[in-house]
Amino acid sequence: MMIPLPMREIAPGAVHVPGWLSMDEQRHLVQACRAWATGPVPMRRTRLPGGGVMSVRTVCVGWHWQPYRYTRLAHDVNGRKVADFPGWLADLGRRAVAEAYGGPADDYAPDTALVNFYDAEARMGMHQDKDERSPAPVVSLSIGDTCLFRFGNTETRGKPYTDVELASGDLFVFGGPSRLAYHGVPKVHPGTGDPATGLASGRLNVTLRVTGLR
Ligand SMILES: O=C(O)CCC(=O)C(=O)O
Ligand SMILES: [Fe+2]
Repeated sequence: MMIPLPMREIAPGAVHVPGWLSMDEQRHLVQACRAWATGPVPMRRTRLPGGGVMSVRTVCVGWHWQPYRYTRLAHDVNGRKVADFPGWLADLGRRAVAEAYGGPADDYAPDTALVNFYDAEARMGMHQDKDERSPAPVVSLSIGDTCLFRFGNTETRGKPYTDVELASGDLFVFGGPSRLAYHGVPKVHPGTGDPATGLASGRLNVTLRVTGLR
């Protein structure tokens, strides 16, 4: 018997599925992220064009993101080509979209993943994920410390928004009318993750996206 997971529609097209990843899947993702963090392009804090530096540490898979475009080569890090996007991660993305939207997602073909690591002080300001040319949904997977995730509207960085706690194993999918909604991470709650994931501290977030590039 399949026991349905509780899920909540935060906005049209934006769905939170708590506890979606099993502990084994979380462990596997942590291992994969640890390997990607070491190269070919190492995890680093992204420099912003205005001179600032992001507080999260990021490594990309499939396509490299730097503000505000995708490239195959990490020109702003070491010039190398990022790791290939693995088939198992695309499969996971399809399962995620199918689960969140309650229907098949066989045509969902993510080709980039942004892996973000948050220490206790890291934050992410309100922004839109708008450097992709495809309107396909973004799949977000969280592991480790719980965070406060703020999911807003498509017009402004401010209200109205909904505050959601994203815990280890949670899935969040945003697409359709919410694809370009502003969102951010105002706070991480240190010490709330289970070290059994392989992550002793901090928070890992992996977003799968379709760049629409080739
Ligand atoms: O860490 C999160 O939950 C969100 C990450 C995010 O918005 C992004 O990488 O664009
Ligand atoms: Fe984002």
